[in-house]
Amino acid sequence: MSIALNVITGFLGSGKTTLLKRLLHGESLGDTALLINEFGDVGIDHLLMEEVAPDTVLLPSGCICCSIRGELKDALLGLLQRRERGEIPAFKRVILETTGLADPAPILATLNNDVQLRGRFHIGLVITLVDASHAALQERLHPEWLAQVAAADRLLLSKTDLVENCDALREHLQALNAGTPILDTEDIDSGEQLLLGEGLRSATPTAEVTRWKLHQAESTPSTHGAAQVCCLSFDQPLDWVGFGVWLSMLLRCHGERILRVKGLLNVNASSAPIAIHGVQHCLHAPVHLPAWPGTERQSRLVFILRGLDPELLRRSFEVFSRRFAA
Ligand SMILES: Nc1nc2c(ncn2[C@@H]2O[C@H](COP(=O)(O)OP(=O)(O)OP(=O)(O)O)[C@@H](O)[C@H]2O)c(=O)[nH]1
Repeated sequence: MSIALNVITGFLGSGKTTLLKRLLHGESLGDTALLINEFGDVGIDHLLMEEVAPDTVLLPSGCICCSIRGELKDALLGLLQRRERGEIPAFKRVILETTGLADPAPILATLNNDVQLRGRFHIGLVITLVDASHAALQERLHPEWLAQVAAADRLLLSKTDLVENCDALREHLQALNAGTPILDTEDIDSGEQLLLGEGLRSATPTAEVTRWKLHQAESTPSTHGAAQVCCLSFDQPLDWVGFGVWLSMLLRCHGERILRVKGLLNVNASSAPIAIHGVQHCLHAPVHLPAWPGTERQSRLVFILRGLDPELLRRSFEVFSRRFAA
């Protein structure tokens, strides 16, 4: 069975290691393999029970902790090999902590595009930490900040203790990446809270799509800092193949300017919708939902753009939808 790779990202010093370290004390990250870029940073030595292979330790919680010295691909395949040889316990998910300057898109693309990884691993959740005390500055100075926020399936606010009021920041994040749950790191005490339902490829994909709140998305484009948020909708059923061609071409031509897309599609004569989402050039595998989450049957897409005119996107979709309505 394919294993979910969940990515924890967030700008330098946003508190990723602090959060993981706290969670590693508990039991809730059992069944998890944790991949960390800089092993020493985590300071888990005092938690260390057993060294099971070079760069890999088994923690009291049952979590396997592994440093990445080489490529992500090698680390993931290495975990599988060690598991097969019985050197480490079976794990049902992987959590990867990225470096603070990482744009999550290439990591997700590695998983999607590599033939050896595809089928063995799939993209789970992208969890982005936002340092409440430095968010405004980081957003202004570092393009990675916006890429990380746009890619997020969960947003976690850290350092709220250093800020008097986070309401404006929460509002800004909600406007940028609508529907994404925003939690405070200090309220996260377990792996279950961190992963909150485990995303679109979990046993409850409809719950995840309901979190997207697509029905509430505004149809007029809006600007938030360097990002434009654009919502497209279509009443008639869409032709799935035609739509796939349109979206693939769009991402191929403008992927680096499409920081995120999420959508629920009414396709052909199907009685249930297809959920899609992607980050830049990387489109995750579409998921057929068992039923519509509500009474609406409209296809809806939300894009977070940077440097791409929402009007161009709208016109392109209109041309497509006239040609490819099922
Ligand atoms: N006041 C306060 N400090 C925090 C909080 N979370 C983390 N810190 C501090 O922020 C600093 C950076 O935290 P890390 O957990 O190392 O951050 P990181 O995201 O792992 O950092 P990089 O790996 O360098 O990107 C440390 O000194 C932490 O103690 C928080 O919620 N409140």
